[in-house]
Amino acid sequence: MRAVKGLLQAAPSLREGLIEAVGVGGLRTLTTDLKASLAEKIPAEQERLKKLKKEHGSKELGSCTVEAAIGGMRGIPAMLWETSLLDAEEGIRFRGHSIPELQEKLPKAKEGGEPIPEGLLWLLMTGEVPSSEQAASVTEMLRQRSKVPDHVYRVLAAQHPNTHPMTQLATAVLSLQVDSKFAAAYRSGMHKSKYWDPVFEDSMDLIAKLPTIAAAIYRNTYKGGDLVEASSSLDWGANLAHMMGFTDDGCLEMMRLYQTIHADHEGGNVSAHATHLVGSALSDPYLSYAAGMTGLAGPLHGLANQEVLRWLTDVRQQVGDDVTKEQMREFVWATLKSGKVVPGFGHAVLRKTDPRYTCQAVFARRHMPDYPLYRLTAMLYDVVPDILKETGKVKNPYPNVDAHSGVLLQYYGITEESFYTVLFGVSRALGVLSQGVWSRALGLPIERPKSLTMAAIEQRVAQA
Ligand SMILES: CC(=O)SCCNC(=O)CCNC(=O)[C@H](O)C(C)(C)COP(=O)(O)OP(=O)(O)OC[C@H]1O[C@@H](n2cnc3c(N)ncnc32)[C@H](O)[C@@H]1OP(=O)(O)O
Ligand SMILES: O=C([O-])CC(=O)C(=O)O
Repeated sequence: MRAVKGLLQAAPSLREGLIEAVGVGGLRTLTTDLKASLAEKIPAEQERLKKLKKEHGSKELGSCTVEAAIGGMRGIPAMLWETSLLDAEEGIRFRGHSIPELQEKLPKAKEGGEPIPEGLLWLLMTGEVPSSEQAASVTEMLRQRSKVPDHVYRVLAAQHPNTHPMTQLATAVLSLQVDSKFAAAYRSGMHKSKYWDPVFEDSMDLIAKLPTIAAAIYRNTYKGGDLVEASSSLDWGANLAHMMGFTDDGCLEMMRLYQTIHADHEGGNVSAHATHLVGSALSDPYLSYAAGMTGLAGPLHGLANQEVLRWLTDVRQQVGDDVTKEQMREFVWATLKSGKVVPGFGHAVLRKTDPRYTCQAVFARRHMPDYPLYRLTAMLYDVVPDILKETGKVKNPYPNVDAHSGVLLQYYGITEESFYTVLFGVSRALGVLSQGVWSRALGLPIERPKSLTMAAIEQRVAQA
């Protein structure tokens, strides 16, 4: 009913060609214009939020214990995030859809293949699974915005040769900020009810350019600066692999899947929260996404995929590919005893195996069943959880997304692990920037939780 009302209220220019009767009384958005489809959804969601606040604003969603305040705010439901929701046992759902469901429902580049991330972008933005035509129109829209200005290449070329690829990514994104449409609109006094529009424009411009930027970082850092042009016949995710210099069909499919599953993980993770927090000060999408990327670059978060590969390389160097389970156990214990974490295992919120791990393991079983690194990773699954349980303190002993992504990348020849987090970051843009558009459309305020000193906590506890 809400959708029907929203459609009837849509501006005549948007309404034309927008709807089609589907089955008995059902309506489906037909436009292939992502922005028009989004614009049509915003008024009803604004009303929904207003009603929620008015009718239930004083109700409690949870409490904050001393442990939570000093323990990274774990478990405090204190943030609005529309694009995805995590269940500790089941894992992530993007707008209500699990990863296997997305693999089934989202448009593909070829029959039986993996979803294209453009379809996921449509879903994250609008809440609707797109048709193939709608996803294709996103591909085209991003292609038209994909040209990276020359000064960004100059900024990248001027980096110290040892600059980590994630630092290069954040720097390149910041150098694009000069073109922010939101910053310009704000400066010229735009009414706040319209903010979402230039934020959408900036977000699409940035998402469109990220594969070219990431590929330039890759080619500069590892291939002597020999850049590869985009292909006009490839979609956004596959073009990233292509511009990095990889054309194998399996690699293109892997990249589409990789770019789809890393996109969003609700709002509290470091990269999403950092983007959201900085965006809440009305910093534009370039500034806020760059903040998210500097958080993703931490080894307990997105850099863990690099760390996993380095750790596995150590195992192989010390023990070889024919490592036994006993040798592997010894290696894991040695890691723990030296005061380090086992990368790729554990999670701040999940309490079961990450479905993004499972999805990549299924891909590996299908495409590379005899690959030694895949077999080693599969063995880790048998060995590590029991050891982490034995420590008695690790809340989730199972693997996360980062435990498996390096296997797929190595198999297709992307061997430079210090680049892996950049691939994660490109995908993460889809989620955090989609939410950024909604945050401005919903008029969310500046974020500012209360902090306390130890003395203040002691005082409150004593009074209680
Ligand atoms: C995309 C992502 O960001 S997914 C996560 C990627 N990060 C990694 O894979 C790094 C390895 N994992 C970890 O460090 C942690 O599991 C995190 C950072 C992901 C989550 O941290 P927390 O929420 O604090 O986990 P948890 O509550 O289980 O921690 C309890 C204790 O177990 C330890 N622990 C948790 N996971 C591990 C692990 N994989 N190896 C060794 N110790 C671990 C913690 O360091 C902590 O120790 P401490 O009490 O001595 O400080
Ligand atoms: O949710 C988290 O805390 C970390 C994570 O897996 C992600 O951001 O993808």
